[in-house]
Amino acid sequence: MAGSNQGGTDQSTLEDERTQSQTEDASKVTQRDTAVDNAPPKVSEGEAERSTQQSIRDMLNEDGGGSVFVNRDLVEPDTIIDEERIVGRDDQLESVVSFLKPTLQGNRPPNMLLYGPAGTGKSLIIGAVTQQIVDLCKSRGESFGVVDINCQPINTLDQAVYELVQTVAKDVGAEVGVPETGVSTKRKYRRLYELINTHYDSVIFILDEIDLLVGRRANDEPAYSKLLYQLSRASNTNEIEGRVSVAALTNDPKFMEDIDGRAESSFNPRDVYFPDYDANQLREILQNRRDAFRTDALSDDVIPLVAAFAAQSHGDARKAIDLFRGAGDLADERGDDSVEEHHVRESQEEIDKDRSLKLVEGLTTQKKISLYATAAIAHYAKRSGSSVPSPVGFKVYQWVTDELDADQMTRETYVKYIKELSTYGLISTSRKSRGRGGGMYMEFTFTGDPTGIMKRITEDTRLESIAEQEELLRTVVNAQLKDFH
Ligand SMILES: Nc1ncnc2c1ncn2[C@@H]1O[C@H](COP(=O)(O)OP(=O)(O)OP(=O)(O)O)[C@@H](O)[C@H]1O
Repeated sequence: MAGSNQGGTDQSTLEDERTQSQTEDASKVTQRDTAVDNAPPKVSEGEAERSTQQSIRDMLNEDGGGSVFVNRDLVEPDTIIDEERIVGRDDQLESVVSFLKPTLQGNRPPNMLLYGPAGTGKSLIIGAVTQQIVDLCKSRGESFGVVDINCQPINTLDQAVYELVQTVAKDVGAEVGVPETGVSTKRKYRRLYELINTHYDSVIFILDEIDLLVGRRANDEPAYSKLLYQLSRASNTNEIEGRVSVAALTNDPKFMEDIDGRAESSFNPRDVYFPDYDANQLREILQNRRDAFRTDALSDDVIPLVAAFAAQSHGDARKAIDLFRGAGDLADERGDDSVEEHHVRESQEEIDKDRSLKLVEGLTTQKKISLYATAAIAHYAKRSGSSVPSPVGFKVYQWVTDELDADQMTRETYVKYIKELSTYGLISTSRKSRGRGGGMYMEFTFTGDPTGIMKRITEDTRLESIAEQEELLRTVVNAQLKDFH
């Protein structure tokens, strides 16, 4: 940052000054040295403390005073914003309000499925409405529990139930009361219901990214199906005494097609669709948060450019806000007074580079193994950058799971996982024919560099041992490819 050494704290500057003052004539002594020489021999403790405080304040002002932000929180992804800042979601807001209103009238609200692409306000809207209900209930002396979990990092039903217990325990300030492992899922459910019955009059479960709670075993009913079944019937079975509603959030428009019939009929949700935003709506969302920045710190073309970039990537408001903040951070890092178009462009380049690797980190172990096997084929194939036929991908996936002694999914699940990654732009997929009578298969092509992806996956301690098998893996890949072609 420009001028960050102006406080004279730089060691070499101090030493230079000292040498200078020693060699110079007394009459030329700098004012600063004079002040030091004339300082009283003893400083009281209180004075010393005050002067330390002052110099800390000076340093803080020096570093923070030049920021382009005045309220950076407003452009943080998890900040819950005021209702006035919400743009273009009137219909969804109205639907969610009308579905949840019965809670306030002592009736049971319906379950809900909020679906639409990433960053279209699903969490925002359900969060804003439930927060209002919590406040209203509190003012009437009732307790409305909002139990909100993200299913993406959770692998099994058991872990999901434990996460729910932990979330409630934290919210009400109680002991978790069950160990994470070594007890049955049933016991965890019991503890969950016990906590809810003790502390809440009514409750809503918000299950974000529900479609990613698949579970470990390919042939089992998916974990999300079992969880939805259990939670949505918990009030019918009197396991939860108060009113219960379940809101499932997903990016997958076909989610309900994969759900088990029993779960479907007990969950039976009201749908709320969240379409992606166009550039105008994104611009308005950003305008409504421009007070995150100093009034004179945003050049006019910044908001339209950020909105245009985000509109290209499926109209995702989270991406727009991240880029807005990133451009401001870059201006700050460089000590620039204002955010300009070039900060936005450079920031977008960084985000593009980072995006796929960050995504990889958050995947479940099975998805990482599937992706690793697929990336290894693109990486080790004799012609680098080759496409990966799904039958070969599955064979290599099986080899990797054997090496790691991990569970093995079916070929359908493997293909499903890889196709899912294509929705994030990591991989592109196409259907191929093997010629007359040969059937169809999927072909996967990496949009970026598969090597970086492999490296990031083996940073996961559960998978790091596979990196030691490089030569063997190369041989397996090429043998499988040869077999296939
Ligand atoms: N209509 C809107 N007005 C203002 N801000 C919005 C709007 N929609 C989304 N945002 C902001 O964009 C970010 C992402 O929104 P949110 O988390 O609600 O998306 P989502 O649909 O739940 O995404 P995902 O499917 O990835 O979980 C949040 O910071 C949110 O405040």
